Amino acid sequence: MRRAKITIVGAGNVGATCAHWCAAAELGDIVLLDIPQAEDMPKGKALDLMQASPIMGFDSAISGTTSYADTANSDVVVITAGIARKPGMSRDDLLGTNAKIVGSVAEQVKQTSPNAIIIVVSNPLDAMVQRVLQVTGFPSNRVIGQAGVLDTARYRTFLAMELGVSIEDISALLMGGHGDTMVPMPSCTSVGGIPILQLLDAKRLEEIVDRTRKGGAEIVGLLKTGSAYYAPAAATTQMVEAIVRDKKRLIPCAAYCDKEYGVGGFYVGVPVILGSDGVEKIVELTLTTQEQADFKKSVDAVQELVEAMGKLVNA
Ligand SMILES: NC(=O)c1ccc[n+]([C@@H]2O[C@H](COP(=O)([O-])OP(=O)(O)OC[C@H]3O[C@@H](n4cnc5c(N)ncnc54)[C@H](O)[C@@H]3O)[C@@H](O)[C@H]2O)c1
Ligand SMILES: O=C(O)C[C@H](O)C(=O)O
Repeated sequence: MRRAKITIVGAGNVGATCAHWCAAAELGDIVLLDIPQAEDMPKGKALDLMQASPIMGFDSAISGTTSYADTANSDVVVITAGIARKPGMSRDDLLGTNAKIVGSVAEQVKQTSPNAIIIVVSNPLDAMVQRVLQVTGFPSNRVIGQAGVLDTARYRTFLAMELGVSIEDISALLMGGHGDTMVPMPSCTSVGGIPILQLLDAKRLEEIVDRTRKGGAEIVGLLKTGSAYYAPAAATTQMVEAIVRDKKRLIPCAAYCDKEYGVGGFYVGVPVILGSDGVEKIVELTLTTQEQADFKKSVDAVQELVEAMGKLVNA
């Protein structure tokens, strides 16, 4: 079987770590791309990672480049290019800079890998993935954002820590945008099949949800020089795996919703089936009145951000 070709644009913390996880899982051959000003850095990281392969026992060819020609005809392209926030900043503060970077990356990907499935990671996520859709004109099933796998993983981690149980037994879902308005779904949270509210009171659950909402900022505050990358890269790798191995995973992703959930043409975190065609299905749940109200608030925040981006890119 032919190995998948996976390009990762942005060979910084998230990009290089994603290359690491993808190689370790033998998901395909990997091309790490960064800007010309980065000079030989992507080549250096790729060679270093390649030299881990005899020890770790993976067969993946990993190369680094600053030229899109080397990425031609990729099956999957992960976009991590852009700046990360520092303490005191919100993700939305990255909008102006990253909209330009991500727009130019999308233009190049459109030319060189017209059949690729694109996973966008750069922030502010929900606006950046919309930008990639606008610039590439790819069908929306092939332009997806990574946020929900990470946010749900944080939520599951905090629940496992709280309850002193294995992470393997925690099943959960968060929806909405990748920000303070993300929507927890207690009805979709269970531990070993037991509904979460039988194990934890509503007040404590709300505190855990609140920590999850601020999970990115918590890491920024600890690192001080940038933002999280191990868990974000692992989350992205799970999406790459779902696509290249046609796993049909049912996981939360930022997907383009029009009529779905009444969103009206924006990217927002929803449960999807992810396989070799990208988003193969958006799974529509019946939301409670409260969940509906919270979801609408989240969609409104995404819409505001996308409108602000429209003004910036057309200025
Ligand atoms: N969606 C999520 O869950 C999530 C999680 C973590 C980080 N992020 C976002 O991912 C982005 C990257 O984070 P990071 O920690 O890897 O940052 P980083 O600074 O370590 O790496 C970013 C890399 O992008 C490169 N780059 C900049 N412009 C480029 C261009 N035009 N083409 C190619 N490469 C370019 C930089 O040279 C740098 O190497 C940030 O915007 C961050 O906010 C999102
Ligand atoms: O918080 C950030 O700025 C990075 C990322 O979106 C995260 O949630 O870790």
